[in-house]
Amino acid sequence: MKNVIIVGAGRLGKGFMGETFYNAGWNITFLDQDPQVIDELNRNHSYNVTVHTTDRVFTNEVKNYQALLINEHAKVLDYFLQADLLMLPLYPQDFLSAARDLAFYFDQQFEVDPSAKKTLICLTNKNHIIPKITAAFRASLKDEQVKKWFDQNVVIRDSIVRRSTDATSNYSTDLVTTAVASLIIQGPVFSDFSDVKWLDVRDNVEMLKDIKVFTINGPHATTAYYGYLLGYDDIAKAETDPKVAQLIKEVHDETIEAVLYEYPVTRDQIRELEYLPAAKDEMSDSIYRVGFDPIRKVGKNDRLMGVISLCEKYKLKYDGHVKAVACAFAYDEPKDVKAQQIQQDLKNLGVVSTIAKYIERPAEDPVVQQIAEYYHDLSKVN
Ligand SMILES: NC(=O)c1ccc[n+]([C@@H]2O[C@H](COP(=O)([O-])OP(=O)(O)OC[C@H]3O[C@@H](n4cnc5c(N)ncnc54)[C@H](O)[C@@H]3O)[C@@H](O)[C@H]2O)c1
Ligand SMILES: O=P(O)(O)OC[C@@H](O)[C@@H](O)[C@H](O)[C@H](O)CO
Repeated sequence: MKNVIIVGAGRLGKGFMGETFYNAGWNITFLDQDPQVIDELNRNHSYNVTVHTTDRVFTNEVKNYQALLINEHAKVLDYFLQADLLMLPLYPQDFLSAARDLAFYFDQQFEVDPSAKKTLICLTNKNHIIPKITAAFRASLKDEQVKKWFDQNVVIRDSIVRRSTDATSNYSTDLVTTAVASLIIQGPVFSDFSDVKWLDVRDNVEMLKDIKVFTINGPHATTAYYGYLLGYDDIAKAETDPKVAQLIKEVHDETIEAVLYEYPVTRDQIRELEYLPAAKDEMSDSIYRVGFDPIRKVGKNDRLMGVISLCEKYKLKYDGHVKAVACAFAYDEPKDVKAQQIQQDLKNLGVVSTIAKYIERPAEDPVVQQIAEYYHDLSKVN
């Protein structure tokens, strides 16, 4: 039996990775840093995923896995030594701690069986972070000998996630997911997972990921922030609001134009990154999850500001994006710590300085001024 370690047993870890490897008959070990995530997985030794495909909706019970705390060295080690594949569905800021937590096992792997090769696949919506993640893993290793072994025997690869997976929280053992498109994985890899459905190794993943994050996640974030301001809590419902739909279209159209200027691709070539096939009975996906962490989402190269920069470069229109970013600054969801941090800054520093701080541009920058203008009068958004 083949072995996979899933580091991060939250929504995507359980609802996408766990469900996918379970269907392929792999032995799964979940690792998480949060004891409650592990306790919930071990409570009944199974969990449920409601899967929306293009033609049907069904519930899959996932079982026969191990769920362990990442720092339970004695219990985790054997599973780690046997696995040549690690999937890491983590938020970008959590890779540093994962690198530190996993260093013990890599040091041991070198001692026990240095002939082993390992593939680590990162699942985030943040592009161009693999060199940093690789450096963090390397830096955490015991000594130069292990680092040399790591350089030759371990690859850390990026991926493009085209599957939404939600639950009431990362603890939940009741998940919902949309299985309509594969996970695109940067090659080459050491591990053979050709028997696992929905995993697809490709070239050129850095460029494809930029295009996917801009074309899918930009409009998605727009839906969350504008939808929230109009009183919605669910993406599927917000999308049907004509005002939200109009802004989504504006953001999408601007994105496509910018992408076609910036990258050597045709409209036909990006179709699979631009839209996901429709699922039967669109799953309910919370605005809370999709809007989560507006600080990251208004960051300078992320899904919204990244497109504004391209539009400036090619002298294209970007008004829809300015409106979407203004909505992100007005997003004051009480449960979202990062949204609350922005709200505090808006009070303490003022609107222009706060926008300038988070989009990382000077206060006099025209984009800062335009976002501030919409922020002050959100009724002008549509
Ligand atoms: N859920 C989705 O639909 C979806 C879709 C595309 C991309 N993503 C990306 O996948 C990543 C994970 O998202 P999610 O929705 O599963 O989040 P989540 O919060 O549901 O799960 C993340 C899990 O990682 C755990 N974790 C954090 N640091 C850890 C560490 N050092 N070691 C072990 N476990 C650690 C947390 O305890 C949590 O259980 C994010 O980067 C997100 O942007 C998610
Ligand atoms: O995961 P985030 O926080 O970067 O973004 C939220 C959603 O846009 C995202 O998870 C999508 O559902 C996913 O990327 C599938 O397209």
